[in-house]
Amino acid sequence: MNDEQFDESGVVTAVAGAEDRAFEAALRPRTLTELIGQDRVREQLSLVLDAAIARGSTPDHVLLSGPPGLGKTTLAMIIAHQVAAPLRITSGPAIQHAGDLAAILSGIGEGDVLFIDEIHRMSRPAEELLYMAMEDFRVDVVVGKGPGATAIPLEIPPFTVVGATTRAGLLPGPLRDRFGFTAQLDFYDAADLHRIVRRSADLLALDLSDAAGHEIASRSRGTPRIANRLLRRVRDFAEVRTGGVLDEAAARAALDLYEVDAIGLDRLDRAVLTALCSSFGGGPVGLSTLAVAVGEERETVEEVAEPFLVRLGFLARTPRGRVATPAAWRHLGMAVPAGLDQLTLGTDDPS
Ligand SMILES: Nc1ncnc2c1ncn2[C@@H]1O[C@H](COP(=O)(O)OP(=O)(O)OP(=O)(O)O)[C@@H](O)[C@H]1O
Repeated sequence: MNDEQFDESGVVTAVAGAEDRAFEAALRPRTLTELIGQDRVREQLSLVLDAAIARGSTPDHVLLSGPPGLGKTTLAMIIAHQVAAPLRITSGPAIQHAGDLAAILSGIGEGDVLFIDEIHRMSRPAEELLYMAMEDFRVDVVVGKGPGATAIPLEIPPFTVVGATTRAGLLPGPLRDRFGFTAQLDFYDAADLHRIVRRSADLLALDLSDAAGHEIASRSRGTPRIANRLLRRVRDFAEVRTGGVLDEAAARAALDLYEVDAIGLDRLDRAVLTALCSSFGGGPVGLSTLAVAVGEERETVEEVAEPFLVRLGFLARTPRGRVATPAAWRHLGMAVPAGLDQLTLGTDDPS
């Protein structure tokens, strides 16, 4: 996720490194037509927006969920662009008190799109205020404490909330229910990622061979942000080592240098699998223990590494903890323990 800076009203601007920012801004699709992949989400969202535009009303609130880097921020920007409305950006961790949200809501104009990244990390009181605002376009702001407290009504013009979360399951039901349209973004397949890499290379006027584009796409963990980042590393490598030639050999050498393996696993992915197999005999092991073993936050392992490992069929979340599958052992080049092939891994349980 990007680093963020907050102004005094809690509105944030995402600020990754300066190079990152310039790069992402240049490559971000601006309309649904420019967006590659996620066909179903694109079609559904396009209907929601076109219908709202035809009626002359603000679009329904939209909830976007999925792992980092799949395009949630991009979609929020596209929504604002398509309905020609100003976009205001904030984030759950910046809204720790109901008053933080009230300050933001008091500055909302008619038709504005309010993007709340990591919406599952807002405080409970702020969540309650938000769902009232989403439903009634009006909230009561409580001023003061105890018997002297008074509620001041705040009318808010119709606006659209776009919430983004890596964990839709963490949102309380009443808040989730206020979103008229919910989209679950999925990892991109290699063909779509290849198109994204090709588009980025064209925008940057890079002479990238098709095979190099394919190599980058297949090592991008199904994630456009990673595809663009790897493209940047391959470009660096080509500029310094190959006299600017961006072919398959350059892509392979650059990606090997940056320790991205042939199927896109990065250092954290491999650390999780290695700890699971080498230190815990393949599991089951609890998420917190696994996180300590790889020296990472529990949330990072759960939200960044695990979804892709589960998607590849390398890791299973079972009621008793995380378990490495036979495919994980094989990928690490380790012998699959006897009997594991027959093991029933049980049901998905993220606890
Ligand atoms: N469908 C797509 N087509 C082309 N480029 C894309 C697409 N989706 C995302 N990108 C590119 O990937 C980068 C990351 O996208 P974005 O910031 O929207 O991800 P995100 O899901 O909001 O991530 P986070 O959860 O970390 O905020 C952007 O720079 C954008 O250019």
